[in-house]
Amino acid sequence: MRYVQIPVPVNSPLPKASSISHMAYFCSQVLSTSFFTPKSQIPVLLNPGVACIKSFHQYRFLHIKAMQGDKVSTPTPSDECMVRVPHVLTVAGSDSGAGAGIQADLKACAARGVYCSTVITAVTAQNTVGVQGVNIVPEDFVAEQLRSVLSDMHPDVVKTGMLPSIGIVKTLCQSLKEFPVQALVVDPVMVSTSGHTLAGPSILDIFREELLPMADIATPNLKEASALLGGVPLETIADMRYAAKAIHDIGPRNVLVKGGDLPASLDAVDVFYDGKDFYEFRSSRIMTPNTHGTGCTLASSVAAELAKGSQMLSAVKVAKRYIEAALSYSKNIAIGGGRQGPMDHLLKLKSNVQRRPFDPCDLFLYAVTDSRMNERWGRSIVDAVKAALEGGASIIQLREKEVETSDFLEAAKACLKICRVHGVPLLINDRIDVALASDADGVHIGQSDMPAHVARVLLGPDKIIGVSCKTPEHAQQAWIDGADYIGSGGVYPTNTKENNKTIGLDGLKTVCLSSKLPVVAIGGIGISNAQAVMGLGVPNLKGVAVVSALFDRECVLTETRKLLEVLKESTK
Ligand SMILES: Nc1ncnc2c1ncn2[C@@H]1O[C@H](COP(=O)(O)OP(=O)(O)OP(=O)(O)O)[C@@H](O)[C@H]1O
Ligand SMILES: Cc1ncc(CO)c(N)n1
Ligand SMILES: [Mg+2]
Repeated sequence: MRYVQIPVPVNSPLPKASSISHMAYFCSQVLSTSFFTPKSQIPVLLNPGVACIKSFHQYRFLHIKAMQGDKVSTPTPSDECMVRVPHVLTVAGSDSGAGAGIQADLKACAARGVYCSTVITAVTAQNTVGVQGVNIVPEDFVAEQLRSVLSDMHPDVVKTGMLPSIGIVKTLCQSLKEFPVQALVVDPVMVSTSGHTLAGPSILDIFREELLPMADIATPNLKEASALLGGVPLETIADMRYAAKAIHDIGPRNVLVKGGDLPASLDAVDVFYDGKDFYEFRSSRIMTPNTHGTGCTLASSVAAELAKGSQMLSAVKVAKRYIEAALSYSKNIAIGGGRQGPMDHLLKLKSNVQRRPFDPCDLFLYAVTDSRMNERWGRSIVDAVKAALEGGASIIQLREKEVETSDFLEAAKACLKICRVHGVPLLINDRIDVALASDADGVHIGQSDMPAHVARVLLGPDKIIGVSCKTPEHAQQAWIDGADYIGSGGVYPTNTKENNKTIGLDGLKTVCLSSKLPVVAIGGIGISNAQAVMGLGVPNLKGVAVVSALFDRECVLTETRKLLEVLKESTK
């Protein structure tokens, strides 16, 4: 028995085992992997039994059993079908408060889309007040962790943080000679921001003699730069330049002297030196107590960019931008009672998570706008949406076929503001770009628009995706592709959409029964027939979507209210 692995991004739902060809399409189109060649052989190659699913950073692998006796030229799992993920190994100390150290490195790498493995050199008892205790991991066990990771997982970049003993530094240098990596980022951690010693002055010689000369970049803060140079005071940007050059002379290929602690500096200025030129990286100084772990985060972000293949200068540039964004995002978070709080690395994910999750009941009274109707009645999109919301619409879709992109985007942003006030989701018809740019709650797509599984990859796991479906096959595909709901119709004839086949109540019922997804009925529905539609009584039919019945009328507010009453009546 063999296993064939198919990588599928974590954000997308699992395809059903029965749709192997879909998966092959997915691999070839979305991931640009050419595992299945020729494509036409796919159905006979594999026994469609999904054996297990492994998580592996961005991708999980569907392991599909290829049984003996299958008609094969069976493809064996080959390097060609595996997707390599950029990988940073951090060799650092654990911070129980999770603001700095190993925990900051893990979060920074995750936020930057890079896999991070961890070799722990010390366990600290630490919080927002300070460091209460340090327990150093025995040197031979650090060596064992290093061997485990380096011999098997082949990280692209190694980043170092707290290295609390001479023996640990020696072990690390030895391991790196045995298992060379693409780049070494050395953050010469010595003192915590609260003033606690994490690696004493006895470490300086081995840093200077062995570790720093191996480094592609060293990232000391002001105190560490000063210690490495025998205690010279560093108080100005000119001093930082001097330090960057002097540390470069010790051996690292590049030096970034971090100026987070530069006294009396309005901006947060870091000085970079590559042996030839100096560069100043400036960002505004964010007024926040939550700067614990900024150094670890910056060094990890540089390592993450290098692992992705960036040049050193652009890696530092991007890392600095990320630190500024993360600090700005975290400036008001309150964790712990001390003076040095942690920041929130996963800002992007967080902004998605805070969105109210999709509730199928949102589909109850689904209002879909139409620019021609608005024009006819002399209304703006925003006014139309406002009226529908006030009348009780439970979800809004902007379906604007004739509007210019920039006007559409402005309208979407304005509508989103009002929808948020009402706690109602806003979807965009067809235009994934407009949904992304306006940060709308999702999209509704038809059978000939962007394929839903591609839309899912583009929009991420949290946005709502609805798909128009006329048949059980469409509905099945929508499920596989990761849709959140189905729009099914036209239930009745309609003028809103040309050449639209009417599927009738029977067609609607067939689609509903063929899927577990919630369904909203659409097409020619209004006050006179909404009750008949909801009367179908299938549990996943959650509501009706209407265009003309609301927007091709003189008073949108009144029509919406009336329809809401009819719908409420029908569910009694
Ligand atoms: N308040 C701030 N606003 C903007 N950027 C800052 C701020 N504080 C620090 N930084 C930036 O964060 C990065 C880390 O610098 P910093 O000098 O604080 O390192 P560090 O002292 O090693 O950090 P830590 O020991 O807290 O992990 C630098 O790019 C610095 O410019
Ligand atoms: C474990 C650990 N590493 C690094 C730092 C420096 O921020 C810290 N405070 N704790
Ligand atoms: Mg600092």
